[in-house]
Amino acid sequence: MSSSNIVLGKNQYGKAENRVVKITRDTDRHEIEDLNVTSQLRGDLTAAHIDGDNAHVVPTDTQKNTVFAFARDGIGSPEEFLIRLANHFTGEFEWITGGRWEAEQYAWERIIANGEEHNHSFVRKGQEVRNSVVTKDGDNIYVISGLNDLTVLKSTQSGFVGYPKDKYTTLQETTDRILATEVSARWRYNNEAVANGSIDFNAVYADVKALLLEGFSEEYSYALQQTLFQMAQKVFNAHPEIDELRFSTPNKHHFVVDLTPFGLDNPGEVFFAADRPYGLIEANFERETISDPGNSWDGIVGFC
Ligand SMILES: O=c1[nH]c(=O)c2[nH]c(=O)[nH]c2[nH]1
Repeated sequence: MSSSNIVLGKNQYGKAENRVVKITRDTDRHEIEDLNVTSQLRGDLTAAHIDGDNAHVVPTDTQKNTVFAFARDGIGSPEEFLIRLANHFTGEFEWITGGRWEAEQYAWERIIANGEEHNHSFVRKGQEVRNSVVTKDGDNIYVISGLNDLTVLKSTQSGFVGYPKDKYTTLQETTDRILATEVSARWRYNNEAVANGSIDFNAVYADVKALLLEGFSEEYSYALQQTLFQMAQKVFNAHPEIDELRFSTPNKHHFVVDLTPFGLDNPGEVFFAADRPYGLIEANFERETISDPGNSWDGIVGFC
């Protein structure tokens, strides 16, 4: 049975992937901020979908222009920039009751020329990509920050033993292996801390990244699963303003190559770095008591 009565479900719209580069050039020593910003609005948009009435449709083109115009005042941090956009659109247009604003940030560092940091020449930093999602729903505002592609490896102090074995098990236990992964992590800030404006997002970002790296490297790893918990513990201990932390981490296997056909030994020095298949280890951690996440995780894919 089909019905001709169709009602509009969840919807949002806007301009995706506005690539905005801001150069601050008050002095000869320029600063660069490089973002990929997506703006999407939510609200009373039924007439637009059902009747073709665009009276409530703030054009995606206007959303794009607003992103670039706001960059004129500086970006500061992706989170602050997105919060500004969220407050602007919901304040300017009464039927826009919320939305979702997302950014990736690409890091640059100064080129070293003749032993000195250059004033206005930069080279892209190759480590991770920073990201943030701000969701506004009425008066509630949620901030999730994170990073992708933080590739890390420890060449010892990792093992994997004690797992169940059946007739399909061929994996040998080891107490000394390479552990390598590409960390994707997202953390959600406590709603109250977001609302009272007390968070220095850039400082917390730098510290969380440093703590994740410390957590990965410091202790012996019994499994990537346990290492994720050690990384999470570091972050939660240092940052009361963070309520939740999610990980998605491929276990990038490194297999010891058999060199005996060539009359050579291989005491854990030559490895085949397999790109697939890979273990995929995902885990979410949160405090026992957390602020309401609302719908803030919607649309954040790649985590469990
Ligand atoms: O750290 C690991 N976790 C696993 O779940 C797993 N499974 C596997 O085959 N090797 C590993 N390593």
